[in-house]
Amino acid sequence: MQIDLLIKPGWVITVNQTDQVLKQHAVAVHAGKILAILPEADAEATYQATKTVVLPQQAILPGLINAHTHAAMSLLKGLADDLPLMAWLQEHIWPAERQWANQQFVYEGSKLAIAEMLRSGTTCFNDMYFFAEETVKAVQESGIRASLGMILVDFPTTYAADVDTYLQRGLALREQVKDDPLISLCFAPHAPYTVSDQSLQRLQSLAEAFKLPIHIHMHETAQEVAQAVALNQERPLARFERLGLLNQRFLAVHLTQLNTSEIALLAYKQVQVIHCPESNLKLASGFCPVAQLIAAGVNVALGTDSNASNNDLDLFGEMRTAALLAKAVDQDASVVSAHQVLRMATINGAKALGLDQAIGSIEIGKSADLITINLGGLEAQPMYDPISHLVYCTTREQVSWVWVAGKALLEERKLSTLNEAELIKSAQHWQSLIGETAG
Ligand SMILES: CSC[C@H]1O[C@@H](n2cnc3c(O)ncnc32)[C@H](O)[C@@H]1O
Ligand SMILES: [Zn+2]
Repeated sequence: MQIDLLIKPGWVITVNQTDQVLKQHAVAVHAGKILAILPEADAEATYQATKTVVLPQQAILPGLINAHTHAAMSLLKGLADDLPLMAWLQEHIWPAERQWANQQFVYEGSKLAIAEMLRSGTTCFNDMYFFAEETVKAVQESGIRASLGMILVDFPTTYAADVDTYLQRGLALREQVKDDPLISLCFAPHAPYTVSDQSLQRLQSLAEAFKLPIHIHMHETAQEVAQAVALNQERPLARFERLGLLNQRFLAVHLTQLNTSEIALLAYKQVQVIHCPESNLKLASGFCPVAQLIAAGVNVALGTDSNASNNDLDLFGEMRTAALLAKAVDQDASVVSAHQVLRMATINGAKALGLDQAIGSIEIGKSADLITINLGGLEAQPMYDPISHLVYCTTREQVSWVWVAGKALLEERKLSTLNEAELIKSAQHWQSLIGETAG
């Protein structure tokens, strides 16, 4: 049988239900999908491939899923460091966005971010930012997969003057991407402190009608929760429960402030939790109780947040930080294993986005969103458990090949759809503009 692609790695890290790791197996890809995972000898006997990629020193795994970011903010990387969330946001980031975040900024910033993500093994990202129609263009040119936010805040920005306009622009985005199999959508109200009950209720009925997820920053800091209690005598999660927003299609990002009854509520409502450990550490926001959430049966996925609060879009780094931080927070080395963290960055991200039938693991019939990691170097020797290595000892420079829906977007570390030199030039252009006014 003639097929498009046959990949012969040293290890297949399936991230299936039993976390199976296969040796001397090949992955057969046809029409963008995983057709078979079978012993190499059987693959050779069965398939005639248009392209064969032989990688005996490499592991293949499902593409990583960045479940929370603001791609275009890559152009603000390093603009304001060493600050807590509210000073960072209100005194630096929002003023910069008011001045600079236009269509061109979002298009070029998103492309820069996508290039970094692809080179770090990310094949799908969940975004929340202004002018998402420009992110669409960057996504489509690059070939990556994305879930894009239809954003909402209760104040005017350069993107929209009022709530009606935010919603209209969101619905226009829906029209723009309706035929694109690689783009899905979320409603993306920014945070409990920037969106009113009335707006949330409008979003809730739209999300229900279109069966789309709602993606929001939530309980990011102790100050956010204390302020809500001082103003309304209600914690944000309780408010969202009262409004009927908590369910399986609700994606709560951060959640560094949770008591035991809130953890039980999240489990009961099957809310999706997106953990962004490096952003939480850098902004000193607090610690998400990941081990308790997992123990309660909550699905926890992983996000980088933006390059302006991280300051990279590297899920390999994020996996390592997530595993180490959880152990430190609980003072228990046994919590949040490498296997659990790899699931957070793959299948759990897919579940959070409602895409787990299509992506998140190497299984027959799923989309061929695949990455390979070079484990042949000195730093990777010896290797008793490849999954341990992927979390505790791999850096993004080891990412070698990346495919999305069977299309090679990174070949031996070279981007095939994006021009690196152009991206560097564009980033430096923005740096000279933004840096001049930032002083
Ligand atoms: C409405 S577009 C997204 C909006 O979110 C801002 N942002 C980026 N990171 C964070 C964060 O960690 N907490 C809260 N808000 C954040 C971004 O600058 C945009 O204004
Ligand atoms: Zn964020």
